[in-house]
Amino acid sequence: MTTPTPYGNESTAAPVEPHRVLVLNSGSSSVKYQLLDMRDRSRLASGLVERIGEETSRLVHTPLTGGGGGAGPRERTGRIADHDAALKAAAEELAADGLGLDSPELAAIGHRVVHGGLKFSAPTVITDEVLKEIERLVPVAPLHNPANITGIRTAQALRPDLPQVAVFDTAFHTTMPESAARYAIDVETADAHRIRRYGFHGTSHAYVSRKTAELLGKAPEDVNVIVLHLGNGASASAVAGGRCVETSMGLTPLEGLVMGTRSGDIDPAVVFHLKRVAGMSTDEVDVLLNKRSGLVGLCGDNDMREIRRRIEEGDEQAALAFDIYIHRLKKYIGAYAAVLGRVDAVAFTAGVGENSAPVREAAIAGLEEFGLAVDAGLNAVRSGEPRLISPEYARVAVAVVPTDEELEIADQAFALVESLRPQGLGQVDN
Ligand SMILES: Nc1ncnc2c1ncn2[C@@H]1O[C@H](COP(=O)(O)OP(=O)(O)O)[C@@H](O)[C@H]1O
Ligand SMILES: CC(=O)OP(=O)(O)O
Ligand SMILES: [Mg+2]
Repeated sequence: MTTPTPYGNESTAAPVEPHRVLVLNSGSSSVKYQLLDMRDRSRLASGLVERIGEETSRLVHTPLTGGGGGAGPRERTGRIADHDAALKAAAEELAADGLGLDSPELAAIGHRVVHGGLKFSAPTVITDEVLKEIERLVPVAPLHNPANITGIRTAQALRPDLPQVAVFDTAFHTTMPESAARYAIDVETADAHRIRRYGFHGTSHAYVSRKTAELLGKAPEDVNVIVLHLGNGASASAVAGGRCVETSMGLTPLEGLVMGTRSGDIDPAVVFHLKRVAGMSTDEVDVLLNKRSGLVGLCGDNDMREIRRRIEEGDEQAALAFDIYIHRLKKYIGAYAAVLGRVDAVAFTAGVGENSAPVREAAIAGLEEFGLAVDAGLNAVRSGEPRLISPEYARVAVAVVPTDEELEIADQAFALVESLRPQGLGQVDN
């Protein structure tokens, strides 16, 4: 006969090592979150809080393999005032599935941090010092870093005992050579103000370039890839043998491709002109270029589905916006082919890159001389798996490779806390 303990049968069971990671991706007006079980890298739950700060905020929480798995998404609508409230609402949803943040199974919280400057080239446990550095970088990532900071502070308040890990968008790009990272401006001024090209979406570029090598059946060291991350924010990168050598975003996520609401490249003299001649303030120019430009500025819509629908109906403004978007993309593909010398693959990823066959077709059209082509049948296939869309004869592979920033952040955060565990981490001073 066994004697019951106050803890039921738990005294005989081996203690469960913490194995879950919560990933937070806080954007300017949204929070995406995922809870993962790192024993098999499965997703236990995911969610999205959008339109934070508006009357019409919406939280969609989806329980997956564990907890309330299979029950389907749950939705809450109504004002969620700020990122702090958003994260607390997400924590309540997780708790309702038996996946609360108070669980001893939670090993870490991984945070996407957009701007890490030059200091952070690897995932980092967040200390007061680290948080100060992220705060110092707010002026160069005004849409993103403040939200990341709120996410970190709220998560720290919910679980002060847990390692909070920052995974930086800029980290993957720290390998760029100076010739690509420096602007051709006065060196002293640039150095005094740390003005250089940092690049963003690095977690996605790293993940997708690796997955592309895998799709080709090669080691990352052996392939040169151009990655086109086309979401609301969009960027291209040139990855040579697994290392980033060039990317289209710069000091801030404004440079480069045409985006949903951002202009991408313009002559910097446009800014002087808008101030001197159009009488706009610096803040007004900032809002114009970051929020009222790109596709939305060109045609009033930033969703590529809507733009394609309008084009089908003969809308010329939408057609021109599409052409400008594609023209810029093509210029970058050509430029990065020149930077790399040899291109093994071009990989499309993120919301537009993964879903818009017309964008992929138009971006590659006319590039046959570069060894690039798209097979219409393969391009039309809809799938969540990495896949080739180039015909067999093409010298360069063209691929659709779904990104997974959350999985990459979870992997990096978990690897870091695991590596620190033997040294007794698990309690972090904040
Ligand atoms: N089925 C689709 N067809 C074309 N474009 C799509 C489709 N689904 C999503 N998109 C595009 O993807 C964008 C969002 O991409 P995503 O990578 O989720 O962006 P972000 O992470 O920056 O919010 C949408 O604004 C829309 O333009
Ligand atoms: C850095 C950046 O542009 O991020 P997002 O695409 O999430 O806005
Ligand atoms: Mg994104």
